[in-house]
Amino acid sequence: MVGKYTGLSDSYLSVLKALLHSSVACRRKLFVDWVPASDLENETAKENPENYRNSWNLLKGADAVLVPGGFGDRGVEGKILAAKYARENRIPYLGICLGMQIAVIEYARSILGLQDANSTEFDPNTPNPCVIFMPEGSKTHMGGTMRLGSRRTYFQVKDSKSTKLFGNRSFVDERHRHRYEVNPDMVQQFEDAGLSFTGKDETGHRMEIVELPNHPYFIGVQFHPEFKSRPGKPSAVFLGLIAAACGQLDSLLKKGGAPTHVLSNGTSGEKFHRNGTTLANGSLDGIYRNGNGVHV
Ligand SMILES: NC(=O)CC[C@H](N)C(=O)O
Repeated sequence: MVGKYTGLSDSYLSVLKALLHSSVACRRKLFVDWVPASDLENETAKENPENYRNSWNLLKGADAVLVPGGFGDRGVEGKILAAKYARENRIPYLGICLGMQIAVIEYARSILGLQDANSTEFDPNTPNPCVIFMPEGSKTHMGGTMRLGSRRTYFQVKDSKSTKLFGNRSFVDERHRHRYEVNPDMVQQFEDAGLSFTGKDETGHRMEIVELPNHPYFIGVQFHPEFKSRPGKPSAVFLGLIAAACGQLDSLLKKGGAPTHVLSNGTSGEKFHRNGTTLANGSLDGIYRNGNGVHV
């Protein structure tokens, strides 16, 4: 986990829980290494070579890389380096919200050759704004003007990993919390260079899921899938990340993705594993359904 609030794992509690739900589903023990994003930066190499070395060693030892959401520019360059490392070395990568925007900035710099590409959140005057302030937002009224809450994502590419992971549905509703978005004017340029936008909002202009088809697992989502992940019903993209990290992605995709189909009688079509035990009837009722008080 490459983030800003390392050492303060509560900030990423939902993300940790989502990783755990997916690890249980894959019957693997989860180990999370916290990598402070700014420690990956060249500045740290000069100022604190030991932290720099340790952080890069942690990153290089990881089976998967996750860049979670965030605001503000501290550590952004380190997160970009982490995304670059995962892309180039074919390490499973999941970028959430800012983590998705980071992946897009990295692609613009490394593949489109736009060295100074950035989000206008971090460089308002960048000549290559590949992530921009959403037109409907307000810079003077923060808070409620964010794009918040449940919004719909429509899948665009039939055989993409994300589409399959979400069970080949035509759309999914996920939670949002952001002010910036991928610059719609640059989408064609990205697509021509191999980056696939596999999920978009209802207008088709707002990018929700980005994916590298020729990478074992490289997915960025503008939404926050961690908020809808539950024990026994792991988030599709988290499950994909963990499955990719432990060699189970192919079989997961063949099975038709994440076990998210809850039937009207409260049972799922599949059997679920809890602490290594298979629940007899695959039921999602009882503690899982209501245990956290959130209506799914
Ligand atoms: N929650 C997030 O990661 C937000 C990402 C970015 N800072 C934005 O506002 O769009």
